[in-house]
Amino acid sequence: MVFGQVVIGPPGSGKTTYCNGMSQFLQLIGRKVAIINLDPANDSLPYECAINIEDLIKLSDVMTEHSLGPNGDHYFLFDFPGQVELFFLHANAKNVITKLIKSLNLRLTAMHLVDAHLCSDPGKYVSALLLSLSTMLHMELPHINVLSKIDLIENYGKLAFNLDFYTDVLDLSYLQHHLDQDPRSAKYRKLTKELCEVIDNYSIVNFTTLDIQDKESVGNLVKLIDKSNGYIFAGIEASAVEFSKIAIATEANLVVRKLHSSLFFFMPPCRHTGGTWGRKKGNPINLFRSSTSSLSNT
Ligand SMILES: Nc1nc2c(ncn2[C@@H]2O[C@H](COP(=O)(O)OP(=O)(O)OP(=O)(O)O)[C@@H](O)[C@H]2O)c(=O)[nH]1
Repeated sequence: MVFGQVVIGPPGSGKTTYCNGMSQFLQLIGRKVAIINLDPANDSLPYECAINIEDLIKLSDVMTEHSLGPNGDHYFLFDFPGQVELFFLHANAKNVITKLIKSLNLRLTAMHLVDAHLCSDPGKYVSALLLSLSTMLHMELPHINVLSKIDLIENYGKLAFNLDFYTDVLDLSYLQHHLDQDPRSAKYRKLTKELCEVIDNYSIVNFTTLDIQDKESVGNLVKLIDKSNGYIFAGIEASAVEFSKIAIATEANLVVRKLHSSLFFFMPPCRHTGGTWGRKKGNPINLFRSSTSSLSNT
């Protein structure tokens, strides 16, 4: 069995950045990651990908050449284009994913990224809910909706409700009330009400939050993904190895050094190290790289 994620979401929601940060994180905890870029418009990739659609060669050829696939025991991250109709309407992307799942015995989770700034406007938030619901129903995969770039949420002004309201998709009638205050939304009142009822009736949409530069945030998300696609069950031994990699050492001081340098996601953010990785914009992955090398140097 091979595990992985299908990373989808509207343009600019952070898919490529997510694949970059997530792959660094997973490699640090000992998983062999292969990123598959399926977005032909991704002209400046921040990550090294195992397979790039731009090369226009068959997936099977690449897998043979690089010994990827089930026997290589890699973890796959599929970076898709941002055309949302591919994931809630058209059958093509789903057909490709289904074929890959069958032929490679994949266990995939759909990671649906939505920019958190949509919470700052009730109308946009309703659209994000509808998009998420339609995508969940269409994709038929284990699915996690993510409010990405949560670190920027405060830049868009005070939210009308607590963040929990948006992540847990609480009583949408409050949202309608809020929309009613805006004269521009008045003529859509009935439509909004009906749409909110559809979302309420399904009751399957919720969100988790992500700041791709925050190691704790990424670590929590990995735990959710591992539960959703069964990695934790198939990989119990592997997980034990992943965790023990960080803890096992013959000398006590080595253990302490390794813990400080790499065991970040079990611990609350540490004040003197800042508790985040790669805070510097444009360089979100280097801290993982340096952590890995500090591990191997010890
Ligand atoms: N502050 C912050 N910025 C982020 C985060 N994730 C992504 N970004 C920024 O958002 C912008 C868009 O990110 P991309 O990863 O290119 O988004 P994408 O979904 O792959 O975009 P398309 O390929 O156009 O669909 C970039 O400038 C990223 O640096 C985040 O968690 N926090």
